[in-house]
Amino acid sequence: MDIATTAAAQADLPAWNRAEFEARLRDKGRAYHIHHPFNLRMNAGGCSPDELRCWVANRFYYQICIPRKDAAILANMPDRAHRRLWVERILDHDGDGDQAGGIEAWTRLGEAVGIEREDLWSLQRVAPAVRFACDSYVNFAARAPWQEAVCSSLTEMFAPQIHKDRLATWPGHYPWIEAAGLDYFRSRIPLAARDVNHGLRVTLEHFTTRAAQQRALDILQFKLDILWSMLDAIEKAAHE
Ligand SMILES: O=C(O)c1cc(C(=O)O)c2c(n1)C(=O)C(=O)c1cc(C(=O)O)[nH]c1-2
Repeated sequence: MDIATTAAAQADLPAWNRAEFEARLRDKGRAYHIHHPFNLRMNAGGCSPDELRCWVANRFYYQICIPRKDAAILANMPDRAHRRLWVERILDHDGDGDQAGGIEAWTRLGEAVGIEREDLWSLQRVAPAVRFACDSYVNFAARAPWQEAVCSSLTEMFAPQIHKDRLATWPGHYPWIEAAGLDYFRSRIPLAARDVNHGLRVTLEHFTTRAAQQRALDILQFKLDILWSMLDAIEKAAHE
């Protein structure tokens, strides 16, 4: 069946109810990068210090792109109530007042694995494919209708588990990493849950026909593919 035929066929089907639609979104977790071979090896203690440094330095580019993509979404949000919630995401990463923020916490993680701040911030260790993947997320967020961009953030539904896995496994496997370096992961667990509350509410309210719900699932898959291809690129870069 071609795409037009598939869309037409879907348009005839009844919309899923909210619980069914949410279950289908959550089922996408099966394609989360938590299952990527590099992530599995990292949490099983199979990465060398250089491989961990490669992951941290490349993921830094994702970290600095997140508040830029959130600012792009904010600019497209016509509703003040949504903006008041969304702006928190930018402050979480950039910091606010006494809160140093996620980018700073990631910089500490970098130092804990042996990457100097200037080295990390220079972005010289970032692989081209990681840049392309992260840039495509920022570009999508800037150009898509804001509800679609919100939907693309829903991979955060699956993020608390990946952070918990690192907190549970890294201290045993990588005792040379100073414990405070892992604070970023700890900090994200409650913040991701808060983000998902809002993101899921927007998505469940906006995508109400079967065709629209299928579009939401496709958007979530696009974001899952970004995260997966980042790890593909990191895995390759770690061996060069
Ligand atoms: O460590 C991870 O595997 C991971 C994944 C994701 C994600 O699922 O996009 C995020 C984060 N971490 C994260 O720390 C974070 O702040 C974050 C924000 C977003 C987003 O799409 O707005 N994803 C993620």
